[in-house]
Amino acid sequence: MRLHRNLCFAVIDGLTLIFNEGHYADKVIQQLLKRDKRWGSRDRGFVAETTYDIVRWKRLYAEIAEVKEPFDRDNLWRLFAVWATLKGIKLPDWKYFENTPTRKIKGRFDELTKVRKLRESIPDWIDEVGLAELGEAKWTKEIAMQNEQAEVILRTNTLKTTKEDLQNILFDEGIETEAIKGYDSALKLKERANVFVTDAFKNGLFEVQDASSQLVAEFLDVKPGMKVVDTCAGAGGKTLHIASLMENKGQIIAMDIYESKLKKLKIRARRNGVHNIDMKVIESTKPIKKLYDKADRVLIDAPCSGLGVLRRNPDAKWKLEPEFLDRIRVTQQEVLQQYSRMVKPQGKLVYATCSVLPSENQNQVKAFLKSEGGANFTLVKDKKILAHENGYDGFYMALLERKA
Ligand SMILES: C[S@@+](CC[C@H](N)C(=O)[O-])C[C@H]1O[C@@H](n2cnc3c(N)ncnc32)[C@H](O)[C@@H]1O
Repeated sequence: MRLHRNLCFAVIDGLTLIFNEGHYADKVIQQLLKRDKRWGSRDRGFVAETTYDIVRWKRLYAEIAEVKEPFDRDNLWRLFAVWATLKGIKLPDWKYFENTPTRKIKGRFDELTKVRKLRESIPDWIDEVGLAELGEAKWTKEIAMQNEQAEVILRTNTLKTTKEDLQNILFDEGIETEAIKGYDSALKLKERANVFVTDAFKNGLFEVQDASSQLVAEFLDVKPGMKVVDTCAGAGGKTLHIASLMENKGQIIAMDIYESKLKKLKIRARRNGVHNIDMKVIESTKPIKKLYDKADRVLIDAPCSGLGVLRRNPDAKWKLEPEFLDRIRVTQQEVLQQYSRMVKPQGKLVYATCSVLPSENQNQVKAFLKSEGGANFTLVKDKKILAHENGYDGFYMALLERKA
């Protein structure tokens, strides 16, 4: 591979914003990719993937390069040189790479990667939490998998097409996909591509959604005509899936504490041809209380650490803090206690997270079932998904049923 100066500059500029100014990596990359209209898909892929790679491996590369935060531009070029050296890419004779100690880099890599938290490039505290909660064997495999690049998975919008038709339509647009056994609506891209520019996407034939995430709406066991509340709907990845499964019949109430997220859902719902969603911003307990005992189904796709989706959000490793994890566990129990009250007798509730930590998952459900608020519920089933076991994102989902 030959390195191109303007693409490498874009990566360094992106890293400055992400590491030194606290910007989100996905937003920065979106902006970077608009920089030069002449860039082809390879160029864009290089900028996006290299930036993500260096974000993902920040701790390891910084230890190898012997640089400390806040990184100045020279430091960022040193991280870049480590990335290129370890990838076996020949460094051009630019001034930024003068005196790069190629052999030393490889030697330090061999030495440092004997230690898990350095090899997997994670903060000490995340390594400690993962180890305490999952145990040595599982955590070691899981965190390694969480550092792999995630595949691109699509969810067919069955309101508009079938999986087989979508596969053919995408093929005609130059994108090859394959079905995934056990995931009814999922298609996996054979090669990475920007699917958002396709007509199929613009016409609402699919959404990008990880395979594990696609299991959540199915777990909720919805039927056309039901009244379903999606309490933490965000931009509505799962709301749209629920609407597909309900064949646009019945009522979905999508809630979130952020109006900005629900606005995105509105745009997506229009593209998807979904007509049965009412959106409500949670500004007080009023909209919740109004729905007490009324819903056939309630989904709580709870806010969480995101420790099951680091493959997609590698910068979360550096943004997460132990105090946030403590706070979010409290919120998780609160939303379970409060939102479960919307389930009607014999109705069902799914509690889900994109975390792999039992303290955010099964332990929350256990605590709920033991509490007064949970006394009316029974656990029907739950699913603990580890990325290293199934190849897709780490997730948890529990299906609870309300007795009379
Ligand atoms: C895991 S994300 C939801 C993802 C979304 N369901 C999807 O499938 O795309 C969790 C959401 O919960 C929202 N949230 C956080 N605290 C909340 C609360 N107390 N009540 C309702 N929503 C909350 C966040 O704004 C965020 O959008």
